[in-house]
Amino acid sequence: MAQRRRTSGLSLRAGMTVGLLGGSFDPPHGGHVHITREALKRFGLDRIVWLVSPGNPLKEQGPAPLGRRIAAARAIMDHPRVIVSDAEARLGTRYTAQTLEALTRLHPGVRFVWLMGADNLTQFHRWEHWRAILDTVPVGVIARPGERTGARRSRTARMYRSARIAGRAARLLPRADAPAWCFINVPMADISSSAIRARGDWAQ
Ligand SMILES: Nc1ncnc2c1ncn2[C@@H]1O[C@H](COP(=O)(O)OP(=O)(O)OP(=O)(O)O)[C@@H](O)[C@H]1O
Ligand SMILES: O=C(O)c1ccc[n+]([C@@H]2O[C@H](COP(=O)([O-])O)[C@@H](O)[C@H]2O)c1
Repeated sequence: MAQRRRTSGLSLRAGMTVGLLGGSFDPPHGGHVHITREALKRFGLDRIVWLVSPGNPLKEQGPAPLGRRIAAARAIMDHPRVIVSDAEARLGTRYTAQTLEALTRLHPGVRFVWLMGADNLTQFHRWEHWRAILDTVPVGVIARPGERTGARRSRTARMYRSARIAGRAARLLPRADAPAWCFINVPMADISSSAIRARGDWAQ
């Protein structure tokens, strides 16, 4: 029987520079909006896609239903160059390495950049096939309160020291060959989904 061909649901043109901000968005908040606006400007990206994850492979407790998180994300992130997407659910991928393999295959010629907050750089070496991720796409890291030292000392930052692009040259990142990564210092927003959940403002 012929296998159904999966699509990402994303409409992207070859040559575009596209940031991918993966997250649980459980719930989405002003910190996500803030880093998205900063990343659009600082990395000079044509688009940013919010990849709303079916579930973070490192988190034990499942998030709120995907449809609810997507609807909340669309309500908070209203920008003509930002797309809120369920691509991982469509593609059936959970791990970032798998997602990137599928997206780069389905969208040849698109210059993807993986985006993440500094907290994720600190533990990046625990991700599945983390070195393959760094060898596939450039990575943009955005400052997050309390994470500067951990990120700077992280295994990834140390091992990939020579692949680092200075923050003042951030606009070069999307067209750099992997491995390449860049840490940008931005005005920081001390907001997290876990703090919002702890206040009971996003009941499951
Ligand atoms: N305030 C923030 N500043 C910088 N980066 C952030 C901020 N909030 C979220 N991010 C980044 O956005 C991405 C998606 O974050 P996520 O959806 O996990 O939200 P979170 O607030 O980190 O959630 P939780 O508190 O449950 O861990 C991650 O790369 C994370 O580092
Ligand atoms: O691939 C992995 O091993 C992996 C481990 C931890 C997190 N991630 C991805 O990192 C993004 C941020 O995750 P989270 O849960 O902190 O919002 C999201 O896209 C996850 O799928 C990916």
